[in-house]
Amino acid sequence: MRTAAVVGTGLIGTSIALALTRHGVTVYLADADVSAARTAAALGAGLVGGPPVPADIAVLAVPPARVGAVLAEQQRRRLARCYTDVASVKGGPEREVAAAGADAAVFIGGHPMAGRERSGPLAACATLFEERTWVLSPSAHTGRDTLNRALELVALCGAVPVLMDSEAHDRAVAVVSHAPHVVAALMAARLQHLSPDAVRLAGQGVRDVTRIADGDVRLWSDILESNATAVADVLEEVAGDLIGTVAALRALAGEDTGARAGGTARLADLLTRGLAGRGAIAGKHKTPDLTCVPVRIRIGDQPGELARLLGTASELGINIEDMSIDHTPDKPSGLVELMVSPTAALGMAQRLKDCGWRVQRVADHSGPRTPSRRTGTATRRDRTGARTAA
Ligand SMILES: NC(=O)c1ccc[n+]([C@@H]2O[C@H](COP(=O)([O-])OP(=O)(O)OC[C@H]3O[C@@H](n4cnc5c(N)ncnc54)[C@H](O)[C@@H]3O)[C@@H](O)[C@H]2O)c1
Ligand SMILES: O=C(O)C(=O)C[C@]1(C(=O)O)C=C[C@@H](O)C=C1
Repeated sequence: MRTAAVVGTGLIGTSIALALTRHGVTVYLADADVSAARTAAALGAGLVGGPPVPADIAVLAVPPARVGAVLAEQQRRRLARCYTDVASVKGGPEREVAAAGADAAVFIGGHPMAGRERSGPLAACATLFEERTWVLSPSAHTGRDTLNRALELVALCGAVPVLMDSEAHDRAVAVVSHAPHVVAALMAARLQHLSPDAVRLAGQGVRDVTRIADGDVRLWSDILESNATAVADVLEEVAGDLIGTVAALRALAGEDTGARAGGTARLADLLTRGLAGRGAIAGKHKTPDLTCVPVRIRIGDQPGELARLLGTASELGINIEDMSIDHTPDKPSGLVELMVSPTAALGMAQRLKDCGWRVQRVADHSGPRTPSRRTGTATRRDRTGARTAA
């Protein structure tokens, strides 16, 4: 791939453009808001304006409801030889492409399963898609050359392609992305009118559960509207569980011994199912990893402390499976959690201690293995408390 065009230079479009320019692709940038395109260009994402001849591929990184119309318009302008989008919903855009009279043979739907709760080019990051899943949804009309170009795009962004039809995609993301967003918003909404004293108690748990509720309201309204039925189906099941959980808690608060026992069993069942669900997604976005345990190290707030810790771990030959940092703004220290194999944890903790690191006590996991609940992306928390890729 030598040239690409990106229409919509917000978070996702600019992140793609940055990844492509790093691989020597010349990227042409356009946005309905010209200042967004200029900002992206200033970040090194490419050149503002259209290509002199049709680009090898155009990426439409606009809201889901805009994809069909933007595709038809850009095809009229002969922006590129083939086109893909990145919208979080695939069925609606696929239908709109047909309705807008666009050439569906040179279009393939796409959806990188990576993002952030922030919008706009300034939130972009060239490595956003590395090792993340990127769904490609060829329609019955999509040509082979278009599919191959899209596969090349995904590879240049460092992502892992998954082919899935639009309907299956929309049902899957309803569970793994869209309903979770609604649940995060519902929970975050509970915090709105809390007293300052109560809010001050908000720790990492509620921050983790509500982070995505920071997403752009217009974009998420569009996403939820475009996948309304599938999201409603998931939330109906969640609502059933919620009603059952409330009943269990009411029973536990009452006097009836039999009802209390039922409540306990129902709660335990919910928590156990939650654990099993977490286990299904654990581990580096690829294979389930149920065997890691955490080693926690408190580090100072000086610049370079994290790099120094990782340097020590590397010198000691420690294999880190995953990592996170809990860094509350304005606190003089952060808590780093390194996920390692259970058999390595104790020895590693001791060796880090010997090197002067403040390691928290580690349980002895060298016996029979117990599944860990704590895995996921390597993330760090910046000074605003937001999680970012480490
Ligand atoms: N935010 C995420 O985490 C995430 C992750 C994966 C995919 N997506 C999808 O990516 C797409 C873009 O989302 P984002 O987070 O980058 O949003 P964003 O708001 O950061 O960027 C969208 C950009 O599109 C521009 N735009 C809107 N209509 C346009 C039009 N008609 N022509 C040209 N430009 C137009 C806007 O001015 C804006 O700069 C959406 O379809 C979204 O569903 C988002
Ligand atoms: O990490 C986040 O902030 C996201 O919400 C990213 C996320 C997701 O749900 O995983 C959000 C919407 C997208 O369409 C794809 C990715």
